[in-house]
Amino acid sequence: MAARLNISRHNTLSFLNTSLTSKPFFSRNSFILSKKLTSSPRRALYCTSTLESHENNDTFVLTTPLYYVNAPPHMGSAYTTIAADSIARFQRLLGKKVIFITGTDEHGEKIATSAAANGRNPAEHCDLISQSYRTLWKELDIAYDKFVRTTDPKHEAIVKEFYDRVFANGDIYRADYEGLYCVNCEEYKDEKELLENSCCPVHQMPCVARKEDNYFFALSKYQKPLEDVLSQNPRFVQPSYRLNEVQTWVKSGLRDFSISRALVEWGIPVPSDDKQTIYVWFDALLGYISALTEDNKQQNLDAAVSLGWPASLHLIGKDILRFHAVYWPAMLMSAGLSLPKMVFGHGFLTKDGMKMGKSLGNTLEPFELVQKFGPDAVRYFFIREVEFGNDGDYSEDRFIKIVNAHLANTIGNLLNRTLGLLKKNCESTLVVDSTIAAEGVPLKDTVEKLVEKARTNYENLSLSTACEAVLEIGNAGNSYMDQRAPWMLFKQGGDSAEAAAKDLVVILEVMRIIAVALSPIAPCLSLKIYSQLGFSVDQFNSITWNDTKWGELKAGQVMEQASPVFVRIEMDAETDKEEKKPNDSKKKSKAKVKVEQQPQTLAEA
Ligand SMILES: Nc1ncnc2c1ncn2[C@@H]1O[C@H](COP(=O)(O)OP(=O)(O)OP(=O)(O)O)[C@@H](O)[C@H]1O
Ligand SMILES: [Zn+2]
Repeated sequence: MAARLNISRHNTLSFLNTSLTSKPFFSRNSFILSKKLTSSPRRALYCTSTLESHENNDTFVLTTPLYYVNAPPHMGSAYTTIAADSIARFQRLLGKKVIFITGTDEHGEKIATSAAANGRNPAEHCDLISQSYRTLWKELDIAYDKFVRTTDPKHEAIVKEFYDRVFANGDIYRADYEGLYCVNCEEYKDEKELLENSCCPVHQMPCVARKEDNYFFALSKYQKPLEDVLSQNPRFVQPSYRLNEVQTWVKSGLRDFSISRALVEWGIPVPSDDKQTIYVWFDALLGYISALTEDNKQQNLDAAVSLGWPASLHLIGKDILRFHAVYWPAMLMSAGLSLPKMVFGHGFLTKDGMKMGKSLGNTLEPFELVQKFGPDAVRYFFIREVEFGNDGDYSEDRFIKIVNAHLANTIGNLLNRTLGLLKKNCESTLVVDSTIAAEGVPLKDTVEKLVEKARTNYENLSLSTACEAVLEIGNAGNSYMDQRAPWMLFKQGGDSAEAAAKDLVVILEVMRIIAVALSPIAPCLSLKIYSQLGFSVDQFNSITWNDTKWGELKAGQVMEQASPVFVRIEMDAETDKEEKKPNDSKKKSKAKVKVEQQPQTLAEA
């Protein structure tokens, strides 16, 4: 079907401002803003500095997408949120004041349809589904600071105020629109981006032809400013290959987009026309700002902005890159607000090569995963296994293999063995300061280098490589244990036994550093390690990245009784056999958690 994409302006409307370039850009702040079209974009306004240059600023504001409540969360929604939480925890370790924003996007056609299909009114439906996101975040140890709902009246007030500003700036006009619409994307599509039979490439469903009389945002006016932002701030969109994508879109020519819907009742009414509602994306993006408002305080745009805007980082999936890297910056410029510093578009968790998503229904159930394997395993696996930015596929076999090898063996077993030897030979007490124990020990330098590698990679959002660096510390600790064989040295007695006691201090200090460096990804596991090393919960809660420095463990510190910090997952042999029966189409999980103490080697026992 040939799609016609056609915008025809209603020129008779009195508010229409067609001479876009000749009028002041924005009346309230015209001195700064009127310069935007005549000179090159001002850095102060368009500043999109890198995460590094933001380091001096002691506030770090990051956001996940506001998830659409057409269905409960799945592993894809959890993936972005886990990554965001890991970044937030890392930034807190650096001593930043972090505002970590997440929430739910609750307006639009798809929500109304989904509520009706479930026999609920939209408000009830939103309450229920929004709550399921909060519950999952709790289960996954997500420590967000703000949870925003776009049906909250304070959000609505801010959307209206923002709309009025953009309108006052002459960037909103009314026109007819005709095109192909994907209800699942809630977006009109260009025919050239669609698959055969006008199918949406993300949702694999045909788009429908629609014609509407809508309000439009004059995106085309921001063509040059956006091109400048992208070329002058190459880290505005990350990873770099996504920047290329965005630059290609922008270069191909920006077209105004409709920001209201005449046919959708479940939305925020257009301020000047209650027969239309504001387009769900125009509304939802503003959740990043309305989230900053404080209850019981004056709630307007300027007040919200003063509490933390611009965001340091929008973490999103690549499916919604265009909204965040093209529409959103243009909307912000129109309203005279600063741009976020970085938009990072990560890849998809896929199933059979297709994006896992609510609309396709091919999702992986995160509640089930977390109940079975615990939050640390789930968080660790997805961060470690999927290179941040690229797509990644899930398989249970791989999941079990990775978390067992890394968390149970490399980390858990090393701690367990060392504490076992310390109990047997030193009454669970450290005989010497860790700084003294490490004199002349090259492992200390290795650990310091790996800690630095982890830090740089966390900072650059290379989360998988940061995990890898922490694991390398664990591997180095294991090699040290094997080379030194302290259990043999204890048997020899005298100076050898003394050296062995020092070796255990060295390894436990390594474990402590691992706990700090891994705490953004596996906070619960890190706390368990810290506790077994004889620290209190309060002490753990006040750690900073500085605590990755060698030397915190002191002589006389008494260790706790060893118990597995990560319980090995075993394949259930019976279920495994069942699994292999032909015609057994209902695949069940084969894994069970085996609660057993990690074995020491015979020689150590
Ligand atoms: N398969 C996935 N892999 C990685 N992230 C995902 C995945 N699915 C969703 N997300 C995250 O959720 C965001 C989209 O949120 P949304 O609530 O629209 O979920 P969705 O499942 O993609 O919905 P739908 O299938 O209806 O398009 C993405 O930008 C990304 O942050
Ligand atoms: Zn779609």
